[in-house]
Amino acid sequence: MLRLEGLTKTYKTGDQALKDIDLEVPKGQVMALIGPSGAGKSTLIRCINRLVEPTSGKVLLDGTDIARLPSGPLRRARREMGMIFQEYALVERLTVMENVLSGRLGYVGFWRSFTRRYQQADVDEAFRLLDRVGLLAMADKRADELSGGQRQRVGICRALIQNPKLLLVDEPTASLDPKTSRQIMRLICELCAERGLAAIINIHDVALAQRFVSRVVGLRLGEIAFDGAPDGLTPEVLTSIYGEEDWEATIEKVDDPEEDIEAAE
Ligand SMILES: Nc1ncnc2c1ncn2[C@@H]1O[C@H](COP(=O)(O)OP(=O)(O)OP(=O)(O)O)[C@@H](O)[C@H]1O
Repeated sequence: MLRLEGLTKTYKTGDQALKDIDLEVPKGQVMALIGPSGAGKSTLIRCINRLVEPTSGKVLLDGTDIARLPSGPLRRARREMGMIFQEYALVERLTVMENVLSGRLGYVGFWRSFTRRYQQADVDEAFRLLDRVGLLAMADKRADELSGGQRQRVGICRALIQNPKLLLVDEPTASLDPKTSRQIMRLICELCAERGLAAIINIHDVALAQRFVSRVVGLRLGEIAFDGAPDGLTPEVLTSIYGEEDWEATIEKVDDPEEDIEAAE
């Protein structure tokens, strides 16, 4: 579904953020991207939808090389890739419903997008999505009246209403408390499973990644240092990605019985 071939990004400053990355993500797979600050995680996610221009290499989405598309076809290709941001990127003065519907802007013509007139089918789908994430009663509230977890749920609905094949998720829980972080990760993974959606989730919290996804890719200095199942993240592997730290404490968090009770709720 998504294949990166020799993906390289060197910023104008000379920083080599990605070095010859080869990576394949099949349909429906949710993958966590971990690694220390500056490893290249955000750059990798942003090269896929070309918010950052790759220096060289291919970004193949169902065989189409996104890296080579001119602006018109790129705009169409971006519909296939929903993005979820750390800081939610909502329009604060608009309602929850309007924020969700803005995810359809890539589909509507200029005039409809200018006047923000949406088709009834889009409005119906927005209500369905808000219901699914538990925000139906909030549809008419302004975005700035919501909590962080509620904002992220709106961000998730806005990405999903695009009807994408792939979700690019950049630190979805970095601004949230631990319990809300788990709820949001669980929601993203459940929605991907329900819709057969692939996702790449850039995440700092290793324990959270281990808990929810079946594949973890570890980046270090712009290169893949680990690619495998979460239980392969031994203290030695984590040290090879992050450097020396007391990993036992981090890994133990996964087995916290209190969290298991919460997961069963
Ligand atoms: N706009 C930019 N201009 C120049 N260098 C950049 C730019 N953005 C990122 N870099 C550099 O590229 C490298 C990778 O950065 P990137 O933000 O992708 O890492 P990251 O793993 O997402 O880090 P973090 O977890 O802190 O967000 C770093 O050395 C960073 O300084």
